[in-house]
Amino acid sequence: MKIAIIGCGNMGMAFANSFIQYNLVQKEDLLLIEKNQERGTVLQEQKAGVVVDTISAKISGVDLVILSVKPQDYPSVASEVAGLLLPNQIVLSIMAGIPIAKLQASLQHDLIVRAMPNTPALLGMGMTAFAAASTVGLADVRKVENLINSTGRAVFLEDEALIDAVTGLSGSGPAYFFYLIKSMIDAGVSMGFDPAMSALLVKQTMLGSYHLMQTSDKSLDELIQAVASKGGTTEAALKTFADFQVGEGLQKGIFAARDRASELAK
Ligand SMILES: NC(=O)C1=CN([C@@H]2O[C@H](COP(=O)(O)OP(=O)(O)OC[C@H]3O[C@@H](n4cnc5c(N)ncnc54)[C@H](OP(=O)(O)O)[C@@H]3O)[C@@H](O)[C@H]2O)C=CC1
Ligand SMILES: O=C(O)[C@@H]1CCC=N1
Repeated sequence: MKIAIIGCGNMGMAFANSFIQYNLVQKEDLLLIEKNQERGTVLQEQKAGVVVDTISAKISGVDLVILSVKPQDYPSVASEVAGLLLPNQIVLSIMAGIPIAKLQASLQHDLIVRAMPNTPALLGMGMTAFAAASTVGLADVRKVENLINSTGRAVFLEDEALIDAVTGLSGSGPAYFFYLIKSMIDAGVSMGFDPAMSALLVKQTMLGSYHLMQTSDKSLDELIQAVASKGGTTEAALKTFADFQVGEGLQKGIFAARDRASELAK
């Protein structure tokens, strides 16, 4: 398979590296189009693929074109890509917000798949949801799914409208997790631990809790109850979280991310 990636930043390269790692593409068949000179030089030094700095007719020779620039950069990319695509090429967009219909119109191209991954894809532990234009055949959907599976787990969505919600939940989700961990570490430092000790206490707690959650028969509410002794310390924390509406605040943040994805489509 031959693949071109337009925009080789965090996510573009997370995808590229996974494809290479699983031998889904050979480096000589991987066209990396990166406008940023500094980044392009690094990719060249790493021999990450065939690195170029401009979109050219070379993309007409690949099976799949991945769009991984920021949504704000897409209009200029679209004007350069439109006209270069052949009808049987697949375009996979991982850009937040931009719907399939808009991609089809701006690229004058039918075969579009839209996906929303997240940064653990860098480790092959990503979570991606994707949807496809009705014109994309099952064989092509499977091809894309096999590629995404090299970056972690993939789920196919019949309803493309849910991709913005995926963006708010799992696309941006790693940042919420890191935010939570950072807040806990900061609390430890405020209570007198040095940052390294606080980080150890928090990170090991989160790691152990994740595995407990995944292996336990208990529901999340039951797992919370198992920590919160009646009249004890956890109860005091949970009451404070409720008073400050921490859960509601988190949910409002997720809805804001979803809504921002819809705005990026405009
Ligand atoms: N980061 C994340 O967690 C996730 C991101 N996404 C989506 O992935 C996309 C990329 O995000 P991310 O990897 O974080 O962004 P990055 O900024 O790391 O990567 C985008 C790269 O594309 C380059 N670029 C801009 N215009 C062009 C062009 N015309 N031709 C070639 N390269 C170009 C940028 O250069 P320069 O920096 O100079 O502008 C940059 O190096 C976004 O659309 C985002 O919505 C989806 C899921 C998760
Ligand atoms: O913040 C963003 O816009 C992108 C999309 C999901 C994660 N990062």
